Amino acid sequence: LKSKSGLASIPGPFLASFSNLWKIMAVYQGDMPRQNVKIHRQYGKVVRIGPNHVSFASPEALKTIYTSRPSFPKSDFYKATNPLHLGKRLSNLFSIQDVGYHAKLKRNINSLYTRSAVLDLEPQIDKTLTLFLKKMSEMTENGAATIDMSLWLHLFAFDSLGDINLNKRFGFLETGKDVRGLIANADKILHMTGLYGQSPLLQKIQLRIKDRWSRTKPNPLLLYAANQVTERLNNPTNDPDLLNSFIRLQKSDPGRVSDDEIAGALYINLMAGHDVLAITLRAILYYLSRNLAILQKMRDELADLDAQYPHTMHIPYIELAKLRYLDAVIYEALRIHANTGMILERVVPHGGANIDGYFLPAGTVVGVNAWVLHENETIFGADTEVFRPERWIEATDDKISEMKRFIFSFGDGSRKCIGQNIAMAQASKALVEFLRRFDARLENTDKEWHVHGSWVTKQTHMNMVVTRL
Ligand code: HEM
Repeated sequence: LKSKSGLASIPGPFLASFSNLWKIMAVYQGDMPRQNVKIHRQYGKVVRIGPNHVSFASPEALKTIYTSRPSFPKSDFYKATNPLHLGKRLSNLFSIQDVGYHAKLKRNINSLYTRSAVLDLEPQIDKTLTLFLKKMSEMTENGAATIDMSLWLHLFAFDSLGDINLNKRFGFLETGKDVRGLIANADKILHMTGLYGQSPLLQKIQLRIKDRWSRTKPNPLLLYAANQVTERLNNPTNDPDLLNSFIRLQKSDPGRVSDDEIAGALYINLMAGHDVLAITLRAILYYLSRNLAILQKMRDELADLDAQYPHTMHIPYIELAKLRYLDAVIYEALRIHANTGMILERVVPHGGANIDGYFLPAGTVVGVNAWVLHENETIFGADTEVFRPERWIEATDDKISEMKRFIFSFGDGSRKCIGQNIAMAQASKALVEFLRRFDARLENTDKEWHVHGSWVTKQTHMNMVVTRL
């Protein structure tokens, strides 16, 4: 089949053929996931969403863009994810656009994020979880209490990453508040970066303002991470956290990771992890509360382990990792409510590329939106709009592997989330220990939650009535 050449032949909204306004508006309205799905239903599996931007919907395109060689580098959208530090832009694993440098850094630090490395971090997860459960217990002391779970799951996620990375919480759970406005600041960065990143011109303006601004007002989280590295190097500890794993790695082979790279890694672990982890936890509790038969099935699966381990303890993650229904619930939540709401932009490399019947010149920005892929019924089966964990259990082994292959919540290929094992351990443990002790129901089942769908898909308006079991 002969490919059509150039962007002009690709269908899409008229506005998108000559301006970035379609993208800007969808992100501004916080409606990008729905709009992206809608235009694919309208125009087919390849849609032009901007003068130089193409959105794809097929699993074949996913493979070509994210896993083929030569690699498609990240687009300039990611430029704004390099925060300034001491007057220079400090890149990190997430933001690096240079394919060679990224591959080298990932190879050098990957061993700290494997499944077995995560088991060493489990005591840190338990520590934060104990505090979270204590707070929930206090709030429900006098019977059922209405709790803003959207906020509390975020407070847990962020503090848990503090303990995992730096053996230090931020004080979110202790105070029940967004301490020093760190969450609000991170939300603002995500929102502005997501919005201005839709147009090269807007992004240029944003970067210029940020450059000027950050000379006097540094990024608080990066400054914090960099200070922690310096302090720890000067005053070594035995804390079982990622910072010490990085320092050990550096000592064993000094060329492997620099002090700046460690600070960048800790910063991005904190920054890239808290919002999306909270989004996953919210999605799980929300859908369980709307599907009580599924919640009961989860409790049934847990019953044996619950009896085996007293409530003074947490069930070890190796035991939880064997629970098939728990795994299915988490995957189904990741599928039906993907954490990112936009295409993960990549650039067609030198020589151009053939994707889904079109030849695209080098420099074209391309990508797949998880919300578009996750409603693909050929991959995920019927009723993709329904929360149905059974799809991850009843299918054949081959089908389940295929679905796991195409779930895009953690990204794909060389840029896939390095924190996935950590996130799965945090999510499984938090969910199970919460459900062993509490029941949580949406306060008002007639009302939908509110989802702001831009770069990430944060949910709010999620008051739940929580009761001790
Ligand atoms: C449910 C939780 C999480 C989800 C859904 C998630 C999702 C993602 C996605 C989609 C990407 C790829 C982004 C892109 O291609 O532009 C990514 C990358 C990344 N994530 Fe996560 N993430 C989660 C938790 C975490 C955690 C807990 C950490 C750290 C402890 C983390 C650290 C990172 C880093 C460093 C990258 C960059 C990887 C690279 O470019 O090689 N993430 N994540």
